[in-house]
Amino acid sequence: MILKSLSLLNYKNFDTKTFEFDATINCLVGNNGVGKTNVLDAIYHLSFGKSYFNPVSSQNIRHDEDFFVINGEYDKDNKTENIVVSLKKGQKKVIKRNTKAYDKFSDHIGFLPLVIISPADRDLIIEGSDTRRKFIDSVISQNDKNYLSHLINYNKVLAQRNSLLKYFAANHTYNQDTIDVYNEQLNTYGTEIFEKRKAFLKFFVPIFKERYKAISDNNEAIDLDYKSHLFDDDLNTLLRQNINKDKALQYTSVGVHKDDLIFNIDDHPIKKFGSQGQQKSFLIALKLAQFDSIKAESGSNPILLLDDIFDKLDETRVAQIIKLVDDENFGQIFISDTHADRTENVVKQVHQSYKIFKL
Ligand SMILES: Nc1ncnc2c1ncn2[C@@H]1O[C@H](COP(=O)(O)OP(=O)(O)OP(=O)(O)O)[C@@H](O)[C@H]1O
Repeated sequence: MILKSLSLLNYKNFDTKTFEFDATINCLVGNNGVGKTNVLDAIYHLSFGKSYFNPVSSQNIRHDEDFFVINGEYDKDNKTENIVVSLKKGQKKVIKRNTKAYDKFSDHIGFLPLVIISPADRDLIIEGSDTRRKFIDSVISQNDKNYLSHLINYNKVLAQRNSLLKYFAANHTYNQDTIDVYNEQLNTYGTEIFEKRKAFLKFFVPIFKERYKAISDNNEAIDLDYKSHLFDDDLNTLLRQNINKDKALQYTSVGVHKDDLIFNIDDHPIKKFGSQGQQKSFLIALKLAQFDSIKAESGSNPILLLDDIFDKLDETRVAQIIKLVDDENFGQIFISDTHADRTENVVKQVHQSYKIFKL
């Protein structure tokens, strides 16, 4: 799959801008703040229907304008696919594939597989568990449509159960039968999600460890553990056991919405005990393992976005990463960097064909 061209209209700092991309490596170079990351984010938008960097969609519209349009032309399985993501202030975002709008954005997820490696990934280590759940959900969802639909259903029922708990508290009332209906549904969707996360990590963790070993000089033991209430008991039982607590808190305190991934280095949390270098290698290994897992499932390389990668790695390591993608069914890579010479030096060591865009 190749992104052949991209045009932007009122997207972040761009008014109108068009790019014709190379099928292999594309380097976006220029000074700080010229919009290199914004171009990568526009490409991310075409795969996921949202920004990787700014969750408030309307803030991605260029200042003083009232809409943006991102238009991407892809070559996928020898067919041209046109994807358009647009947003007008005060309206819902629209994603169109070949002029037809999607009813559900979730139908689009996984159609254009993509992995991004960015300095913003450090949130995975420093932020709360929801960031790590979003990561694992996004990795599995790109490969598995059912997973995403279970997740959407689970979150819907969870919101309904939480509203009901609030209603009970406000009205000093309670109805076990209605709670039981929600418990049953949460149990069904939650168990599916738990089983899929468990199975996925069994496959993912060894790849991740191998990737870490390849990019780090040291021999420290790293680990990624899955933490879930569902290891203790089935969700129905847990929900029943915790109902008094939930009534007091007015929200659901157990379930897969509380799952977490524990990142350890030599048996200690990497957040507190990992050096800067170890943390960076850990995050890159996670993303490369994501790349490998998508490739293993789909049989082709996802698009790889390397944002400010030289901030994380020296030139030899960056070249190594690009080589990983440079195989018989080459994946397209987009690199952003402030130093045109450095990028070109690395890229030309690895591949003959590439394109440099000076912003
Ligand atoms: N909604 C918006 N409207 C106009 N400009 C915006 C908007 N959102 C972001 N920007 C501008 O985009 C620029 C940042 O772009 P970006 O992060 O892509 O830069 P960059 O080239 O990657 O820089 P660096 O090398 O520092 O990472 C900033 O100047 C910022 O003000």
